[in-house]
Amino acid sequence: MRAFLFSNKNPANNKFKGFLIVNTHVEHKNRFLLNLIQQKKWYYLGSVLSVGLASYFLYLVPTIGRIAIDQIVSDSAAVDGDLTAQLFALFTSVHEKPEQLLMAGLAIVLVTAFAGLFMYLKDYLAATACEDTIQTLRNRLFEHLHKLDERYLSKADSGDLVQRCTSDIDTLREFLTLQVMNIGRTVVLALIMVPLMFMQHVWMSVLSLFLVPVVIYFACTFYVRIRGLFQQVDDAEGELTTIVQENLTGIRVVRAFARQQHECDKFDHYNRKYSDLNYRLLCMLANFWSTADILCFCQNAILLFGGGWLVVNDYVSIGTYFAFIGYINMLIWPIRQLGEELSEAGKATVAINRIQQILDAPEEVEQQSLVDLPDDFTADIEFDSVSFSFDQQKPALNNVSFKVAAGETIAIVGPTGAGKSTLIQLLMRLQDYQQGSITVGGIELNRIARQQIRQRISTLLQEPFLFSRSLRDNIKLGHKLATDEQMVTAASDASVHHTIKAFKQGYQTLIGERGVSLSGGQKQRVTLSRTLLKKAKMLVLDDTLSAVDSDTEHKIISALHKKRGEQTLLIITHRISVCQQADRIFVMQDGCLVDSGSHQALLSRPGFYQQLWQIQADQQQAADQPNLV
Ligand SMILES: Nc1ncnc2c1ncn2[C@@H]1O[C@H](COP(=O)(O)OP(=O)(O)OP(=O)(O)O)[C@@H](O)[C@H]1O
Repeated sequence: MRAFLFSNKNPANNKFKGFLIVNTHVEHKNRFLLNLIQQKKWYYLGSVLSVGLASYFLYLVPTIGRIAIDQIVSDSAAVDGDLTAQLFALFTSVHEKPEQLLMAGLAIVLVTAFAGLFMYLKDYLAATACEDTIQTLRNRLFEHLHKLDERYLSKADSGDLVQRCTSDIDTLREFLTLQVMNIGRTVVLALIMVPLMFMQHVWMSVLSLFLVPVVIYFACTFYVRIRGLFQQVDDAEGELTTIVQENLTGIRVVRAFARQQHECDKFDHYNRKYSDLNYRLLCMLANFWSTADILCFCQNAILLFGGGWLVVNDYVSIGTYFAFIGYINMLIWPIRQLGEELSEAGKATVAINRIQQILDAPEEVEQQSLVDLPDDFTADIEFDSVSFSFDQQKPALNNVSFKVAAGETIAIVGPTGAGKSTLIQLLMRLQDYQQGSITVGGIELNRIARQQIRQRISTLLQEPFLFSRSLRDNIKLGHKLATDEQMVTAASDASVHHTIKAFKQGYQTLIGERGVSLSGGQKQRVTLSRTLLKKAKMLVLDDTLSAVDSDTEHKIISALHKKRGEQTLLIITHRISVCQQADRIFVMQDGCLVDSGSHQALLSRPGFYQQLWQIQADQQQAADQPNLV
């Protein structure tokens, strides 16, 4: 099992408090699966009761056979026990033997029908309880995924997560519907039949059950041995799923770098590992089945030989001999199956652990005393000596302080890795700042609920993501109740309306997973429409115009500036043309805010901004020069 959980070492201000909250949460969720099953306990109990009744009726089948052979056909044995006496009295209520045998036959049909009825009831109750349990678990997992802490998500392996949420859940479902029920049925069957067998004949019972402890021991030790292997097989499957998923997502990157063969070789390596582990597992299972079969047939042979000897020497009647052969065949095969059920249960315990690990992963924690940020809040922002580190080694932000007035447009520039996106992550409360203070509308940010601050800020993150739905659905994700006119206005402001209109189905055009049928720039503009449609008092764009040409960029920025003063606008960019239109520009380097001011002010002093301007001016000049070739 890969180390999936990360340690929760967080030197935040509320370190100890946060730790307690997270751990109480984990404890709560540890019981989640158990609670879920407990909620359906009456169904499961009903199921066990049904299987008990069914077992009792099944027990009656050989018993009736015994009465028919000993008392009706042979007249040889005395009637023993209340039950057999009552059954015998029932069959002999008619005088002729053929009629008595007919009644015994009908009784067998009747008790088998009852056994079948209770078996059906058992399956019905178990299936209802299990499907409800699994459905609730799936919903809970999905909800939990959406609430997971950003630090967990950034380290999580999505292929493995998908496997845990799909095939591990299926394994758990099979466990609850099949294995738990079959194991329960075998145990109940044994608990009912074994005492009744001993009550009938001690030595025949001993002979019948002679090898049963060996079969049970063998099945249980096998289960323990195979559990680790099941886990390895599951992990290998997870690795394989991850490779397939990554390759599908990044197939163009692989092609662009002509790395197909490398990826195929890598896949082959993991595929081989998975197959080898599966092969080992199948060999172990084959060993188990053949040995278990031999043990079961030996048990039958012991009863045939020993019981036959007792019959020949008149210690036991033929009817009892017949009945015990029936009992042991009813009992030994489910016990032999116990091995399979237990090994499948082994798989399920691995799956339960893997699901539990997700459920135990920390969710985003809120402070106890939250303050409401009203709809009409003043959209100003203040960072005061804010520091933040992802890994407690190198700070991603170091002592950053600035003020942004409501309605101001700020461009943020800086080399890659300077901490620009981290700034936005803190503002969106995707990460919690560890030192200093951030206020929005005069309220300390960590006292505003995450959900609320994310509703108040309209953000477009660096990676444009589109769902495999229509363009309309993708854009309206920003504001579900928006009218079509509002949607078109947002798309026009993002300079993508004409592109969409050119599609045959316009806004109804379906886009493939991650919008593969759109170009990078088109995707950026569709996601920008979605962000603009949200109409929040703060708009944050994280390097979102990098894939659009400068003409389109100019149109988009002009559209944004039409609302100048209405919205606080933060734009992370690498383009001087965007900075020129901002009220102020922040220059970030190595996690610090190293300079700020207007375009003219920053140009007048040496530094990163001046260099950036110089490089882009040279590039522009080179592009404007006529081609001399
Ligand atoms: N999830 C993360 N876990 C650990 N370190 C991270 C994480 N995200 C970013 N970092 C690190 O934090 C630092 C700042 O990253 P950030 O993404 O804020 O830079 P940036 O200025 O936005 O860069 P770019 O212009 O390339 O997007 C970098 O050193 C980066 O490696």
